Amino acid sequence: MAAQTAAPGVREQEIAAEQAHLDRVYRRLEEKIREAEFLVSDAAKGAQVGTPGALAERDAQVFRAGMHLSRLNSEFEDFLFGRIDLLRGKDGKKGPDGAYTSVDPADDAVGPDAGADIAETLHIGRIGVLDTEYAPLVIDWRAPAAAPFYRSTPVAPGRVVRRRVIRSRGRKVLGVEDDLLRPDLVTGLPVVGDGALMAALGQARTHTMRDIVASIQAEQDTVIRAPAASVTEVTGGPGTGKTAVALHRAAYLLYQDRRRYSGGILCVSPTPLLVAYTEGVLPSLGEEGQVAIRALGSLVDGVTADLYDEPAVARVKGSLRMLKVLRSAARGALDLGPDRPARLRVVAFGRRIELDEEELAEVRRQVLSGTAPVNLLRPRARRLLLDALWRKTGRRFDDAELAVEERQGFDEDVSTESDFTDFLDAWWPLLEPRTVLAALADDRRLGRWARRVLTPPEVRRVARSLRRGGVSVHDVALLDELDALLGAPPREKKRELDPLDQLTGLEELMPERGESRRERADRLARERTEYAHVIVDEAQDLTPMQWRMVGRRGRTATWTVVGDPAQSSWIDTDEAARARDEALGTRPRRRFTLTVNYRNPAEIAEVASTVLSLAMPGTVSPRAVRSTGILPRYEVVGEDLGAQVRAAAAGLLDEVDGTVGVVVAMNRRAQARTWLAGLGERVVALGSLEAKGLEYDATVVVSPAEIAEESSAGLRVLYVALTRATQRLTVLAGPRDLPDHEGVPDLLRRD
Ligand SMILES: Nc1ncnc2c1ncn2[C@@H]1O[C@H](COP(=O)(O)OP(=O)(O)OP(=O)(O)O)[C@@H](O)[C@H]1O
Repeated sequence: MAAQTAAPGVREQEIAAEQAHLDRVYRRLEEKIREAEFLVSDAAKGAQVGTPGALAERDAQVFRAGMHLSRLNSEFEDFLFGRIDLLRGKDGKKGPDGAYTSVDPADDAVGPDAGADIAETLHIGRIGVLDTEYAPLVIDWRAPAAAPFYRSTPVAPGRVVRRRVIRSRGRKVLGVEDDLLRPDLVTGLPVVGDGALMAALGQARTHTMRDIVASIQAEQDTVIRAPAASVTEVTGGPGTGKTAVALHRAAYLLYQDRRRYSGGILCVSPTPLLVAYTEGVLPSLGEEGQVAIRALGSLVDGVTADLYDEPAVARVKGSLRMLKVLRSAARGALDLGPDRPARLRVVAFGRRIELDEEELAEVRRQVLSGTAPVNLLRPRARRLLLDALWRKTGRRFDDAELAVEERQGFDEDVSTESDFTDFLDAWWPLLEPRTVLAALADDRRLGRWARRVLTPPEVRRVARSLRRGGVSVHDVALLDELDALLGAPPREKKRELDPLDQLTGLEELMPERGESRRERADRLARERTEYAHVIVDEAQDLTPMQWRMVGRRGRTATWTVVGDPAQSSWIDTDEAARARDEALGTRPRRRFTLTVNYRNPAEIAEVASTVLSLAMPGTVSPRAVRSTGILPRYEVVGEDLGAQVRAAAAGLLDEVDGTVGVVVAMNRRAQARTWLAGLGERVVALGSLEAKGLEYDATVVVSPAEIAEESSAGLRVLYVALTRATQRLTVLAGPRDLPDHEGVPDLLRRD
């Protein structure tokens, strides 16, 4: 892109000009904070008086002011980060943000001698700010007027002559970086270059992800602003910004239609580590509260999965075959109780009436002939039992009215008898998902429920995994399926939630509730079972059973699904694709591909692409956007693997300012933690499956062959492991790696 070196002193002048603008913005923000505080306290004074209409209006006003205050008070880093200088547009219409709406320049915007005037200058920031005359001081990055900041290119500049990225900290402007999109014009605009994107990419990483709002690239912007309707599917290799784009899209959707998305946005992540890593991005964009970021293992209320199943078990638990097993289990579990009654005896019309085992079995068959959830069939069970008992009385009435009356009396008498109610509780107990799942831990029982579905070795493995205590990530999808199969037992009805109550901003006004912003967001997320929009990150990893679980949370939602098939750790990708189709339904889909790798330097991307060609032959690697000149380092492991890993990690900690990730095969996780003990917080040990989505300044990948051999998706998991570093990579080769004389493992050699 065209950039020119500015004359001496110009850079300082330009920074000073931006500083003056930023000062103006902060003065205006302070005024607005004072206005909003006044509004809130004024409204609070009149809290108890007024007609219902006036009260509703006041609530809305307080809500708006509260939301505003919350945003204004947010500590934004780089509050103002962009500027575009534009030609006059085709028409003179202005949008609600005070900016001209025309995308194309007016026919006469450029004179015959290529001279042109700048008709409009827009500053882009995290939220929009108008001056007292309603002219835009800052345009919200999500507003239509901000789109050209991200979209314009020298080939299709539209009205943009110069795009500027402004770097600031707190209230101080530190630097500017310009792209001249119309170098052919004579406008007198100076151009200053600091390399803002490259500076951002080279920055040391911490354990939390940063937003990319100042440097969103055109192909990413198209996805972020794609219309919300239906399903947006995004694929792209490692480091192409899929996670970043998905989160910015959540913020964009809220900006576009806050009312609609007050129904909640759910963002599903594969691991708690990735949740922790990405959690800060939305607050930094001024959004939180309506977006629940949850790990697949935490989607079911009250359950947190902290175990991973071995691949053979995961493969069974994730497959749709489990659905059949769970259907049998949900019904079979009615007989789990220790005192399952063999007969029902009641007294009616002065004599004893009884249903024996066979008759009861027949009633049970009839009840279960419906497809309704088992717990919800209990009233039907009660009714059919009464029918069967009534038949046993042998009573017949010619008079229909009398018959009805007699029968009603009978039902009332019998169904309130403790013999009957105790029987019903034992014979049709209310079942909890956890009880039923625990019942699968018994080999014989599971064998019965899984007949002709699982093989005997599969039954043994699954049952064993359920006996070890604790819940695995894959168990969570089973629990959710059981919840749907069993149906929630009737609960006390929750207080109807006021929709205004669910919107961010009000909490600042209601401190007496004693609930922090985070606690409130968590509570709302728990109370919600369905969402208005569902974002699935690392979608390639969802098992069919997990797709069903996620699908239930977005039955009427619109979706954003991001992933990379080449990074899939799931084996039966066809079955998963079918389950995904079912979850997403027949809604039309818009597909996008991201092509540029912003994470890995070319030297590391090159090694990863060798593995990619083995893992998914024919797949194109994303193009690495930068190069560091530092090649990956290879070492052959000697006697003491632990000491060598520790030394490699310690060496990297000296070389980088930020984080170091040590990736090992899953069965070495615990071991690896002990190797790294005492090296400090900048370094973490990760099982291969936990590395998903994360990034570090430097990584140590321990024995590629061990990782690749973990499962039949192992090569793809290795590809993930090799693409985590932003600066340096060290690979340790064990005996299984068959290293060459330079220590390069067999799998990483480009022959
Ligand atoms: N436009 C951008 N400007 C600055 N940084 C960017 C940009 N796009 C992506 N990045 C950075 O690149 C890194 C990779 O982004 P992200 O994690 O979203 O990629 P991904 O496609 O989800 O990767 P993976 O498939 O490996 O999980 C992050 O550090 C992100 O901040």
